[in-house]
Amino acid sequence: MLVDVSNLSLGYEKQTVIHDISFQVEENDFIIVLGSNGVGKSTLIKGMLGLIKPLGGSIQYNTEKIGYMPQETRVDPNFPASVMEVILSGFVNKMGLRPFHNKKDKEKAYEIMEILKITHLKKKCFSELSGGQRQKVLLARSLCATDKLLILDEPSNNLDQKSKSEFYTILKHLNEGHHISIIMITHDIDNDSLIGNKVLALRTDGYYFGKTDDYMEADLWY
Ligand SMILES: Nc1ncnc2c1ncn2[C@@H]1O[C@H](COP(=O)(O)OP(=O)(O)OP(=O)(O)O)[C@@H](O)[C@H]1O
Repeated sequence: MLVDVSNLSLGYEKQTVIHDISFQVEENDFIIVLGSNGVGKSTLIKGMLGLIKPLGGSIQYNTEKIGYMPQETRVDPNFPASVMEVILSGFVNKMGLRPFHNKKDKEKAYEIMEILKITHLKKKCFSELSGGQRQKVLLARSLCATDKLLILDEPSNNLDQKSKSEFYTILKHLNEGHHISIIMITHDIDNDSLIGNKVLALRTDGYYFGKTDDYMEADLWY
């Protein structure tokens, strides 16, 4: 097991948002986190990343290698970083006192770019890319931190249908071909987005956690 979330409650000074939820992330899991706006999806991720302290319960990790891809933020058109630079910035936490990226980081960045088929973009300026290309570069950046567990916050927001399905195909490949476990938040509740083997559906009055097939069969749309 990679992560064991047990009786977890999370929230803020005046409000408990997540009430007593338990779920496990196993190796090779691809968990889709669903729920309407404001139900607490981002709060859950903040809790899992250790950015807010649990009000109750616990989260136990059996890996330190967690890659995180945040919700898309507006990109400053004047930000002059190349694709390669943006990807390499994913290694910053691992650099310690080294002032420059070493050969190993660069080789790994190339390897990731090959997997995501974005090597041809490496010298392009990040701010000039299309939305779909940007998401792939940010995914590549988060992969610098992990080959075990990726957490993605609404990665398909603002993508057109074609870029979205291309992005989902890449995630499936990372999960099935490279054995990276994935937790993906989405608020698209169409069938297309239920691409993982499990669903965690949050509601204000409860939650569902289990196999995607069971979720769909039981018509448990949250
Ligand atoms: N920093 C904060 N301080 C206080 N309350 C917060 C904070 N961040 C979020 N909340 C509240 O917690 C609740 C859950 O918010 P959260 O962002 O986790 O929901 P969400 O499901 O991710 O929503 P969305 O789909 O809109 O991103 C909301 O009522 C929100 O107002």
